[in-house]
Amino acid sequence: MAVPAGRSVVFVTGNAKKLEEVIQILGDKFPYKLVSKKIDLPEYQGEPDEISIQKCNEAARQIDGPVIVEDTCLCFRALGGLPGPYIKWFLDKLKPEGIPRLILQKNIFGCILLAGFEDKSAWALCTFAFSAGKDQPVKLFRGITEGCIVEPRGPRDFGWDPCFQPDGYDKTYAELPKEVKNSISHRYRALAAMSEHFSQSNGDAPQNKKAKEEEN
Ligand SMILES: O=P(O)(O)OP(=O)(O)OP(=O)(O)OC[C@H]1O[C@@H](n2cnc3c(O)ncnc32)[C@H](O)[C@@H]1O
Ligand SMILES: [Mg+2]
Repeated sequence: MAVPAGRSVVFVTGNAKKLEEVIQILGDKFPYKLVSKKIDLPEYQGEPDEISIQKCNEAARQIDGPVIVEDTCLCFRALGGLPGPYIKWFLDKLKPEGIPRLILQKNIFGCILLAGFEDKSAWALCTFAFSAGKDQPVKLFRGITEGCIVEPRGPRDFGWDPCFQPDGYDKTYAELPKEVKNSISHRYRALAAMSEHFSQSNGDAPQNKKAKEEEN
């Protein structure tokens, strides 16, 4: 599933911070020209894969050409993976301060887990979805980073970053330097999978086969 040589791919997102990270992470590693288009696609319901497929199909329909979309989930283990894809609405209403309240209770000793919840671990899941155009199959690329939910720390400029502390670090995503977040994040991992796929399929494209043969 390759993009015709010389074609650009449209990354459809309404989120400027996502776009910023995607550009920083990809650098010049992506074999196609990435063009961004700001459209607020519908927030679908369902499992993360289904949501990404629906989102990508809608983007491909609107753009009528090769598109990439991305959907991000924040999944609490104690809540069976919720809020997951619905984190946007939780964040919108509760703000970063309210996110840990879903499983953590504050008392005079600090923070304790709410009765009935076993852990404060969580994972961030990023799914990139690619379609070569309207009515074309959708290919998914996923990235997961494990961590835990903490009281918000650090700048508030990107979503739930202040409440998520990745495993192996004593800082939240928000406190970590951008380069560090971008080298371990859910988004980084999903983009690595996508870049690898496109580098390979690009390598198999007929126009590159000859060059490869000449190299050997
Ligand atoms: O137009 P799209 O690409 O859908 O952008 P969105 O902001 O609607 O994004 P999602 O539907 O994927 O919802 C994910 C929510 O999580 C937030 N988010 C996404 N990536 C994040 C990250 O790396 N760190 C913190 N918050 C993030 C984002 O701001 C949303 O509130
Ligand atoms: Mg969205």
